[in-house]
Amino acid sequence: MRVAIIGRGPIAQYIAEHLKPPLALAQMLLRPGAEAPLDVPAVSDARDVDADVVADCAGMDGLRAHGPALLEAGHRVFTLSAAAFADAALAESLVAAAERGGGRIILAAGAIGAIDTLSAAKVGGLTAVRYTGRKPPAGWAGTPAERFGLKSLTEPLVHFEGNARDAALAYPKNANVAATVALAGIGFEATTVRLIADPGVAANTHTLEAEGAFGRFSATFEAAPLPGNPRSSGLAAMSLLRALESEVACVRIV
Ligand SMILES: NC(=O)C1=CN([C@@H]2O[C@H](COP(=O)(O)OP(=O)(O)OC[C@H]3O[C@@H](n4cnc5c(N)ncnc54)[C@H](OP(=O)(O)O)[C@@H]3O)[C@@H](O)[C@H]2O)C=CC1
Ligand SMILES: O=C([O-])CC(=O)C(=O)O
Repeated sequence: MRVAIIGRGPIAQYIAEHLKPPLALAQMLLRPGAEAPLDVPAVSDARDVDADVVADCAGMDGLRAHGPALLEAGHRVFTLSAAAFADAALAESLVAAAERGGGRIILAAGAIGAIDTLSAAKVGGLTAVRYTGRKPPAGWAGTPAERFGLKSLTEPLVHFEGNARDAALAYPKNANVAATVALAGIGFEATTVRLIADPGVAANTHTLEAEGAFGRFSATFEAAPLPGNPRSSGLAAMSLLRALESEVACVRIV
């Protein structure tokens, strides 16, 4: 199965390096003029993508730039960019393009677990869902948290408290997990989010709590940051790769 990858950051490189038969890297879809990090054909126009599946590793910007054209052309697009769905106009254009062209958008669970449990619990009805994202200060570089002076923090700082929509729109590279939780569970408005810069942790720590007709659960995941980008957890790349591998598996765990 030929895979086209969007982006050339640490997650894209992880996927490219770990694809194994019958999956094979066919193309990279990059910004115009950007050099591919590997010896593989690069294109900059989604209409030039020729592959069986697309792995989007380029965040909300990449999905905004290329998602509609890929879906309109009938591609199956695997993505980690759940934050894109917090932008109602973008979400609508992605869904409309998929409906017109027969493409499919498949969101990998990303850096958090228990998304399967949350989705199952949604069937019976959820009453409350809370997500807390805690990362070392360096993991929040380039986000609105910077206004608090991340480098001089000596204790944990809650720099965002609100709903999942506001979190995803303000932190599009750091709150994809919040968006995934919202989509799998109780929606963008009702999902409560706290984002914390904590100089006392080394891992990107994701805590999910949910209550509903099923009962309740609380789960915490301590994910090692990906070498090359302290914002992203290695687990996110692994999750995307797992989703691609499940496309060719005879037996699937969903
Ligand atoms: N759901 C989840 O749990 C998680 C989701 N993510 C998402 O995954 C994304 C990728 O992570 P990571 O590799 O660490 O991030 P980086 O920000 O380091 O890499 C992003 C890559 O996307 C490329 N890109 C951006 N816009 C476009 C575009 N329009 N066309 C082509 N390429 C584009 C960039 O290109 P260039 O190098 O040319 O600038 C860069 O190579 C993150 O931005 C985040 O949104 C990350 C972690 C967890
Ligand atoms: O990788 C992580 O730890 C989470 C992340 O960046 C996101 O939710 O966008």
